[in-house]
Parts: sequence; structure tokens; C-alpha cells
Amino acid sequence: MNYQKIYGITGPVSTVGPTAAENKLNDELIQELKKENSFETELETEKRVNILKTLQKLTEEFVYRVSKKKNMSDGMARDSGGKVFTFGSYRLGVHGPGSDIDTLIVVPKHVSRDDFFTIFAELLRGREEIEEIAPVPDAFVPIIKTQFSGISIDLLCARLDLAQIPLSLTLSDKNLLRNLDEKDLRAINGTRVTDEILELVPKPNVFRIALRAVKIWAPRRAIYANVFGFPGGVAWAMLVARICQLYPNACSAVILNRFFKILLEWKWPQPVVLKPIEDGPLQVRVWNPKIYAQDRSHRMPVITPAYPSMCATHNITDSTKKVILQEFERGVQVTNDIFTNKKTWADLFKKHEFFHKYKFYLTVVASTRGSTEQHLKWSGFVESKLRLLVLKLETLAGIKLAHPYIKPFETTYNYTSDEECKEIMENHGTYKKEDSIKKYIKPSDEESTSEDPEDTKQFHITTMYIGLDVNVESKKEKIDIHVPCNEFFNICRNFSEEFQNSEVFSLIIKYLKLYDLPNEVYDEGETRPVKKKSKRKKHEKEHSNDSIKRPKSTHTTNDSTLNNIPETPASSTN
Ligand SMILES: Nc1ncnc2c1ncn2[C@@H]1O[C@H](COP(=O)(O)OP(=O)(O)OP(=O)(O)O)[C@@H](O)[C@H]1O
Ligand SMILES: [Mg+2]
Ligand SMILES: [Mg+2]
Repeated sequence: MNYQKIYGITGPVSTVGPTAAENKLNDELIQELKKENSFETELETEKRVNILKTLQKLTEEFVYRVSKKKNMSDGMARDSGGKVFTFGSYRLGVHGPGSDIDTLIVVPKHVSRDDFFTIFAELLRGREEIEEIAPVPDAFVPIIKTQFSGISIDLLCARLDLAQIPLSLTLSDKNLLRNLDEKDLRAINGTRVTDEILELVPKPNVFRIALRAVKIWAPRRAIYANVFGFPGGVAWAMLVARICQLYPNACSAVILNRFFKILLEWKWPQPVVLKPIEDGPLQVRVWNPKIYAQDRSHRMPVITPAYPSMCATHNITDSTKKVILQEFERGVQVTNDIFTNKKTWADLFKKHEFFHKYKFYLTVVASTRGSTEQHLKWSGFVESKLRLLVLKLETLAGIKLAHPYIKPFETTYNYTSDEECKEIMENHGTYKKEDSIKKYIKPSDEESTSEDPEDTKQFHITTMYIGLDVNVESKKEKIDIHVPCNEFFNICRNFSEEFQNSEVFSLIIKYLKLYDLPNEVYDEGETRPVKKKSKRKKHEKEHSNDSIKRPKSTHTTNDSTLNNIPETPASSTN
């Protein structure tokens, strides 16, 4: 008897296969994905395979060398093995020409993480294909980032409690997780999750094409970014996988239409799971809303299948949930129209209107008078906390939606005196004033031909945007965002002693109207939103009767007031 395997925790919704018309739409989808440069060439694929072969050899050599150092015999040292796994888009088979290869190097217990950052890094440096190597041993997930024959590689390392790592090893057995430290557990998790996802979908190729489409659609609609409260790559993959389980014989075009329909109608916060959540051998938390209040607070939970199951959408807020649902609704409409030949797949992938649709925006500006490295640390930290500001804003009575944008904007200025720096700080980030400080902008690396003069210092600025949908009925009431902003400032400042140095690190929240958004947020050739009455010209001179108050100073204080949002724009410095 040939029963069809049931994928997932329920039976399928429908087991019918595609019609001729659906197959045609599916071919058109693939054509559109090709136009979008979703696929790489065979030659490029071959290059990746060869890189992985080389990495496997290097891994074996690495384990061998460490084993010999521990006085093992030649035979034992060789038998210690070592194996390269992959995860991320490459493992799922949805990578494009610009994707990296996410790799995990699994080593036996006598090889340490320290060895990875010394001996393995040394072996890498010895290869002529290596162009860059950046080890980050102190990261939450320690990593070596490198460029190998022009392809970015992320390398993680995990040490298992085994004497040997044979090539036949798979990571599916949860007992392999015994006696691992937290960093090893985190490193191994990515591979275990992607492996399981592929096991749990009925037709991996149907899943891949649908996921490729979602990976174009979601960033285009500005809803792909785990840090800012949207689903990230793993969550989108699991959402597509669940729809594939429900329609095991459908083609990718149909999966996409059902994806939008089912997820729009989903009884959130009912979780999306790909298989029953398992218990396991470790003293670690497994997602369980019956036990943990934090898990009950997840608004659109999407749960990873590999033990220990976690929620991949922990960061979603009420606002981002609303935005995601709006996009699902649009997805239903557009795909319905595609199925009745009124629209095409290109319509689905049209760019978002984030910088056109809100009357009011907050800009969160993290800046550093110092090195690029210092700024990366500071801006990265502020970025990782931005969703906390969103959470605080959306609880205010007058704010219907606090919608974070998924990509921070970066600029670096060269300056020579405090006055110049102050001028930059005061004028950066608004359409009206940005021209006045263009002279300070640092040319990008390719453009700059010479080194900066010695007395030139750098001012790095990262700007994040939050669109505000303000309740018009409460127009007469003041919306005071003083408290959430101050709390946000404190979170960022007080994280470390280093960040308290306001001479170096600064954080400003500015309040902008739509028409005063700076040019950086629009693509080249994109039409700026214009007021109906007065068309502004790019070279417009500064007006003295600015509707936007200037930041109080470049130095930071804890004084932030953004009162009366609908009526009185203001800016705020910290
Ligand atoms: N900052 C991070 N912290 C922890 N894990 C991360 C981080 N960035 C990425 N990862 C892990 O690495 C995986 C792959 O991330 P990556 O950024 O390479 O995206 P991807 O899905 O592979 O897409 P792409 O094709 O752009 O490479 C993620 O799914 C996640 O598990
Ligand atoms: Mg990747
Ligand atoms: Mg990566």
C-alpha cells in the first residue's frame, strides 16, 4: 500500500496537483525570478562546490594538526576526522549570485574553539584564494568571516563530545547536543534547523522556488529584518515550508497564493510549527507558552523544528504585525489578480511606499566621532535596541502604528574642527538643510584617491527611520514621546561605560515631516513626495523660520521632548 506521507502536525488542506494554467503561471514566476537575478550560473555553483571541497580538506588538516599536537599517533590523528556542514540560503538551495556560504566546521572534543581561531585561521591565511579574513571570537556566535575566491564565507565552529567526526556524521541526533557549551549549541543550531526544514517539506524544489519569490518580495516590501521586528530568513523559510506541507502537490505559484491567504487568516498567536515540539536531553528552554510568559507574548510565533525549539519571530511587535498582515493582504490581492491574468509577478515584487506614506517620521541617529570600528559597535547596538523604542511608542494612546524601516542609512563626514562637526550634526538628515553640508561628505572608498589629511577626523552617522501613524481624532491631545525616548536613550547609554562617553557617541531622535525626509531615503530617479502647493527645489536656501527646531547641541543630554506630534515638530538630542 502506498500511503502518502503526512508532513506537519495536521493533514493537508488539498492534495491536488497543478492545472495546465497553474503550470504556465509557475513558468512565468521562474522567468521573473531569473530577471530578478535570483539564480546563479552553473559555473558559479561549481565554484561554490569547489570552495566547500577545499574547506573540507582544510578542516581535516586542521583536526589532524591539533591531534598531532596532542601527541596522537598518525593514524589516530587522521581518524579524528572533521566535517564541514552548511546552513543558511546555500544549504536551503535558495542562494543567489551575491549570497555568502554559511558553513559550520564540526570538530572532535580534543579540538578547541581557540584552536579554530589560531590554527584553522592560520591554515586559511596560507591559502592564496583568501582575500580577506576577519575573525570575531568574542561574538555571541563566534565566527570567522572571509572572502574565498571572491565569495563571502561565514565560518562557525562547533566541538562535539565525540573522539572522532567521520564524514558520515549527521547532526540530526539530539543526543549530540550533550555536554556542549552555549556557543557550540548556537553554532550547531543553524544547520540542524535548515536540515530539518528540508526534511519536512514534501517537494523541496517547489519549496525553493516559492521561497526564492518570498526572499525577493519581503525585502522589496520592507518586511524582511529580524532585528527590526520582522521575520528573518529562517522564519520566512519556515512559513513557506508550512504552506508546502498543507498543499503537498501544488506548484510554487499556487503555494505563493495560499501562503498569503493562509497566513492572513491565521489565528495568530497560534504558532506555526512544522512538527510536534520535542523534549530533549538538555536543561534548556524549549518554546512553551503554557510555562513561559515571554512565549505567551509572541504575536506571530514561528517555531524552529529542531530541538531545542525556539521562536524565530520573537521580535515582532504589534506595529510590525499589522504591517506584515497588510502585506499579506496585498499579496492575496496581487496573486489573485495574477491568477486571473490581470497582473504579473513583477507587480508582486514592486517596491514599498514606506517613505511616501506617513505624514510623520522619527529618525533615530546614532553617530560616532571616532573610528569605523567604534561606530560599528555603537550603531549596531542602537540598531539591536530600536525595536524596544517601537514597543514603547506603540503603547502611546495617540500612536496607531510605529513602523520601523528595515535598513539603516550610513554616511561618513570628514571634519577638522568642533564647529564643523556641530554644523554637520545640526544639518544632517533633513531635506532642507542637507545641501549645506555636502562639502563634508567623505567620498566612498572607490572614489577617494588619496589618504585623508592628518588633521581630518571622521564623523560616522547611522540613521534609522520609524514611520508614525498618528491618531487624527486625538489631534487636540498632545502625544508626548518624551518618556519612551528617554527610556530608549538610557537603555543605549547605560549598556556600557564606553557608550557613556558623549564626546564620542551620540544619539539623537529627530521628528520629521514627510516632505522633509532627506534624499538618502529615495532611490536615484525616484520621485520625492511633493506638497501640492509649493514645489521645493533641491537648491532651496535655508529658511530662518524652520518648522523643525534644530538639535540643541552636539553634546548629549538626557533632555528629550517631542511633544504635540501632529502640531509642533521638534527635534531632540541626547
Ligand atoms: N547576526 C547574527 N546572529 C546570529 N545568527 C545569525 C546572524 N546573522 C545570520 N545568522 C544566521 O546565519 C544564517 C544565514 O544568514 P545569512 O545572513 O547568510 O542569510 P541567508 O539566509 O543565508 O541569505 P543570503 O543569501 O543573503 O546569505 C541565518 O539564518 C542565521 O541563522
Ligand atoms: Mg547566507
Ligand atoms: Mg551569512
